[in-house]
Amino acid sequence: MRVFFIGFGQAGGKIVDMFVEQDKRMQTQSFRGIAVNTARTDLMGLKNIELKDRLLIGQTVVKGHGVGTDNVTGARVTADEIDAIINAVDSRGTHDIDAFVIVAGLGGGTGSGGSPVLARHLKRIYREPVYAIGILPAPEEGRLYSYNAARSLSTLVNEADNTFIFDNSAWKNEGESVKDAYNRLNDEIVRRFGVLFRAGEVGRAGVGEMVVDSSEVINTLRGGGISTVGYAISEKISPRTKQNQGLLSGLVRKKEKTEEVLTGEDKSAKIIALVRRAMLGRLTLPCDYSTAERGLVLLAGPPDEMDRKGVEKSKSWVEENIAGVEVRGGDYPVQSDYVAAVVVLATIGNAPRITELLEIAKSTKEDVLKSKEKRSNMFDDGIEPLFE
Ligand SMILES: Nc1nc2c(ncn2[C@@H]2O[C@H](COP(=O)(O)OP(=O)(O)OP(=O)(O)O)[C@@H](O)[C@H]2O)c(=O)[nH]1
Repeated sequence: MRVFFIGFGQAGGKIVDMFVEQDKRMQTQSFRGIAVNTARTDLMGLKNIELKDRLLIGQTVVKGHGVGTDNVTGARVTADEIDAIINAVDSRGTHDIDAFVIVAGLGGGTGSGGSPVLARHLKRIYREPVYAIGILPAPEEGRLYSYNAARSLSTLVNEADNTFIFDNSAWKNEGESVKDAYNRLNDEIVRRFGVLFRAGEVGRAGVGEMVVDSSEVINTLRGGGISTVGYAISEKISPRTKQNQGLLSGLVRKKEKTEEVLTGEDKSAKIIALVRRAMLGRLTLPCDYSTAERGLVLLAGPPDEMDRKGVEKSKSWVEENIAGVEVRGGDYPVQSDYVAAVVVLATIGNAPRITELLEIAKSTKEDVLKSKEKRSNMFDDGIEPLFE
């Protein structure tokens, strides 16, 4: 599908910059992206989004220095300058896109406050669906970040057509700080969502067995709420297998003839195993997958590795394991030396991390109110101030 990415804040900008880089590298022209931020230096650090597509907002309020983890200010400056943001989107071109995707870290100020505001306006103006990829802060970042994320997320789910969550804390390694892990985590995000959002685009040539269309993705996400994504890749496809698939000269093929040839059954079993690994492995938001209302199974890889029966059986397996009965899917061919499987579990009903985040937010709010009540002021009584 053709996706218009908007990177909001520092995390969002960096990740969209990577989507744009991936698109350039793969020469697919599926993705375009702009970056919006209140901090000038964050925008200057981007490498692939064109300079004219980097928009600095809130200059009169924060002078290009960022909103400093204050998401109420982030929301306010976004609302104040929404026309400039929409102009930047329009001038990048929207006539051929299938969806908008807003990417932001939800624990900070700019992306956290701005994303729900932007989602509301995009939905009001355009017919295309508006999705979000929201990144949850790790608890070690502090309660303010969790509080911001909870407030942003509970607003965002009502504004966006569907919100994908990536939980930083579930993805960082033991003993590693979140900051040190950012590059690796961003790479994980771009790989997964790259396969998902490119669905139906590369395969238009019709080479794959069951070429998926962008409508499969859109229909899966129609229920709204929160979604999570699983991903797995096969082992590298060996040159020997390629030779058997006729990709090398007849001479070599003859020599290798007696060696392993994958039967339909083998291919099918490999696909099913890959899809199981994707769904049962680490999800972008770890959760109880059995509560998902809808599912999408996508396979991307060399056409010869695809197998209709394998995809069908995988879909049935996902269907048996989730709450709903709607599971879509298919494959699309890409030039690659491995097969990638993506499983989208859409509109999930239970994720412990979200519950935990909301609890932290509630107790933070209560503590803030209590500390306001308790706060004593040496100058409360008696002397009149010079002026009010
Ligand atoms: N995965 C990932 N998460 C990030 C990255 N940078 C920041 N984050 C997360 O996103 C949250 C918000 O950080 P930023 O994106 O820097 O914040 P911002 O939207 O620019 O807002 P302000 O800096 O407050 O104006 C952080 O608390 C982290 O949890 C990144 O490169 N990758």
